[in-house]
Amino acid sequence: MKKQDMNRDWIATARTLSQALPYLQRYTGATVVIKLGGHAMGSDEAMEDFARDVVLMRQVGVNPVVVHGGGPMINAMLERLEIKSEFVNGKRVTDAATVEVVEMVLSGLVNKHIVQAINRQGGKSVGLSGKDADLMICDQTNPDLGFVGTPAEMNPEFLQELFATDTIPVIAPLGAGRNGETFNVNGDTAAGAIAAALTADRLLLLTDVAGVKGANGDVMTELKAQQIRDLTAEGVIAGGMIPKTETALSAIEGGVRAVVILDGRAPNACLLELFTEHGAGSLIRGD
Ligand SMILES: Nc1ncnc2c1ncn2[C@@H]1O[C@H](COP(=O)(O)OP(=O)(O)O)[C@@H](O)[C@H]1O
Ligand SMILES: CC(=O)N[C@@H](CCC(=O)OP(=O)(O)O)C(=O)O
Repeated sequence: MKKQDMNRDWIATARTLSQALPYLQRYTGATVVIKLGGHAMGSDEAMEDFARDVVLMRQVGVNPVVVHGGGPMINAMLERLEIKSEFVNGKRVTDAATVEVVEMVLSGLVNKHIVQAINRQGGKSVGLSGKDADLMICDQTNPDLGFVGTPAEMNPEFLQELFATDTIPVIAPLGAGRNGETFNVNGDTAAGAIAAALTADRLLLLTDVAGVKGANGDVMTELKAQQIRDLTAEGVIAGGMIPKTETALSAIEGGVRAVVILDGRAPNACLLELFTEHGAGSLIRGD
């Protein structure tokens, strides 16, 4: 590269930082819950980029909380162990053998992978599940689904204590049962419950599509609650998008300021959403 072009690059970098100032100021002290779906976890490089974004958020005074999924990783392990698995309305039917595998994969492999990626970027991250410090006590969702839980009691104070020491919590979506059971919780549901308990400023649901698509197939940049209800009734919002939009609505009702559904595979997806005018994905706010 010519010296003149190199100078131009550095000038562009400095300008980008300068333009980000109002956004950085807006989010100082804000709590941002980020749900990283199993389908949004790509290559090691993509994980490194995600981790760098999270560390940057912490560096500029945001309190980031990562809640992750890992459905495809659970499927792979269940297949290796020759355990059959099925989903009903987006939730895995979870028997005693399955919940053991879910906990091993989510709290072990997936959780530690994310924690290590964040720490390698200079963050201070700890891995938890809903069982740690009774972060998420659950009731059984429906006996037909087995050990699937619905969050009932949360411990946001524990997360606030971690924020005070600049610690980045990474949470696996498992819940503690009141009688010592382990509950498998849908990752979106867990992220929504944690965001509501913290009355978070933003809940970012990172997935493998650019946002919520309307009837014409285009991504809708902003969605109202009623539009979500209509699109779901029309079957335009379907499959894995249903738990996300349902989570968005209940999180807003629970006091979260805004929810964004966006493509976690896009480079710097979280930074683009929080710190630029451009924004990303579909924004859902109260009516
Ligand atoms: N209206 C819609 N807009 C966008 N995606 C939709 C819509 N309806 C259904 N989907 C599906 O929802 C999927 C996202 O859910 P899911 O695969 O469960 O994500 P994750 O693993 O990230 O939690 C998309 O890949 C898409 O196939
Ligand atoms: C009850 C239930 O379905 N739990 C999910 C938990 C993982 C998850 O939600 O993973 P994604 O975010 O990658 O889909 C499961 O067993 O697959």
